[in-house]
Amino acid sequence: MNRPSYVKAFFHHNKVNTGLEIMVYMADSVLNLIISWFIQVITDIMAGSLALDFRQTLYLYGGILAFVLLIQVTEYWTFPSFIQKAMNQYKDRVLHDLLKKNLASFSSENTATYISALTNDVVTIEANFLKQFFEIIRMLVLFFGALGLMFYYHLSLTLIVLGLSVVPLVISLVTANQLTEKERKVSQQNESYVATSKDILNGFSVVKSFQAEDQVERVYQKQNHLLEALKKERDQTSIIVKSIGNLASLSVQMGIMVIGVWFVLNGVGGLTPGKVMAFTNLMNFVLQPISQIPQLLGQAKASLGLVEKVSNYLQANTQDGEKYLGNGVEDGFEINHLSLSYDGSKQALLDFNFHFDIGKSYAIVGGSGSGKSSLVNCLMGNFNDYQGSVQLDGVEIKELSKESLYSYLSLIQQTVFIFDATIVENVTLYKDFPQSEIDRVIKLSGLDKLLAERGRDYKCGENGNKLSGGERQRVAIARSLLKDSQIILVDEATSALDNPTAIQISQALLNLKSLMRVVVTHRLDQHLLEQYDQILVLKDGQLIETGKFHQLMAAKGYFYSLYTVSN
Ligand SMILES: Nc1ncnc2c1ncn2[C@@H]1O[C@H](COP(=O)(O)OP(=O)(O)OP(=O)(O)O)[C@@H](O)[C@H]1O
Repeated sequence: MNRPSYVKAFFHHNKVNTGLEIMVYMADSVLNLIISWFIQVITDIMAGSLALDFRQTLYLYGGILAFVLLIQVTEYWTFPSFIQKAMNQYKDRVLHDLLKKNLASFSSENTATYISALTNDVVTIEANFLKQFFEIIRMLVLFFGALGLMFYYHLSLTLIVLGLSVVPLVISLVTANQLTEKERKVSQQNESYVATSKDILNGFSVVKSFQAEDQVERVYQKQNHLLEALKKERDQTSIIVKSIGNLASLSVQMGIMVIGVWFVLNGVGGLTPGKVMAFTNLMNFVLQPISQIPQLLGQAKASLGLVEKVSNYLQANTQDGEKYLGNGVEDGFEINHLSLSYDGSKQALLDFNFHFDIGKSYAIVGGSGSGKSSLVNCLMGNFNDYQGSVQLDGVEIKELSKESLYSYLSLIQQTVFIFDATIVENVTLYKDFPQSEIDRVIKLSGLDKLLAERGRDYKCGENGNKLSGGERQRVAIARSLLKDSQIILVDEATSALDNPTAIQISQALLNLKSLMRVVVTHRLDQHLLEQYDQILVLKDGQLIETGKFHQLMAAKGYFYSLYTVSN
């Protein structure tokens, strides 16, 4: 997947609209040339150099108006359809590829880039690339057509025009690059602005509870003011570029009029007043593209840069394994000499060896920063650059396709995303399942009481704000059960819950006897810990003790001290 294929997304299945739109713009160019010719005819009739009666002139007038109407009707049908299809296809493609990214690479990236790509950047792309694409074609046709007619009217005057056009061309080339650079800076700053706005909205409760409104306002203002300052600079540059271009074009145009008058008065080269008028008009079509095409190309290039930026982000970290497991996991995870470091110096995991069996329950305990989450992330297949080996049923996890891996695994974390939909829709995530299956998982996860109490149509609120933390966790458990995962990984899912609810949730997980459950826990509750098949004790990334609760307590080692301190 690379930049050209994203650009193709605008035009794919959009060829008829593209073709028709190109024809509309070309016809529009021809229309402009016809009008120049019409000016010549009318002026020469008035000056007595052309013999055409009034009726013939009226026919000409009617014919031109009909042509205008045809162009406008065709544009009404094609242009909005072209834009609609192009934008739909491009945005759909970006989101489709975004959803193909694996969890780890997405988590390591800045989501503001994608928000910006799907909101602000697409507006710029639509205005500066898609719309200008046809405009550039129109100008090119106009340029060559006008030049042809000018040569036809008067060779030497045309050569003088071309000579003088060098001035606006050079100015335009020099200034267009500056504009591209300013546009790039605006887009970059917009990304930071979106990131800041997003953080403020996400962290609203923290800001309020720490009374940090003033500080946050300052951070926001800094980003916002910088963005607006850069936009102002860009707009000013754009006006300077336009003004210089216009001034250069105007002086050339008026100069040519004066020369034209001299040619007519002195009878040079058979120039008529009509031809001078037409010539002056045609000159616009030569000078305008010269001063504007470099700018339009610059803007289009800057927009393609935005397409390239998102395509680079989408391509980053997308490597996926190619192996698939057969029908389900039969054995479990075999971990040998696993070491992992995020920064190349400190080890998050060090020489970790263990076997996780299917159908068994494991508690992972250890102090803060001991490597518990890193271990769960390894089991989720979120790293490719670990040392040693992590195999699921004999297949190295980084060689396993994520699609295959995720079909056996479910991860339950502290934050559970809940849609503003019914409880059942949140459990099924809008997929179809037999009612008996849904009823079974609702009961197993302990959601049946809630459902009976609130009803089937009860909406959970934005981000599940009408459910308690424990209820949200139960939804997550029900989802995993419905997915029929054989392995459930739980990372600190209950740490934000009150004690009785946390114990209920942990118990609900322990009751799922046929699944492999790997539960990271800070809560050292004897009644729960006694039920795990194995407890793994981590310290500084190393697995220092394993065993059942009573064995670890009897050993009076690190676990014993962790347990006694916490109780
Ligand atoms: N994305 C990251 N980049 C750099 N270092 C990281 C990253 N994630 C974790 N670490 C470091 O790796 C070590 C292990 O972290 P990990 O999150 O696995 O510990 P943990 O036992 O889950 O901690 P806690 O109980 O506090 O959540 C820590 O020293 C941590 O600072």
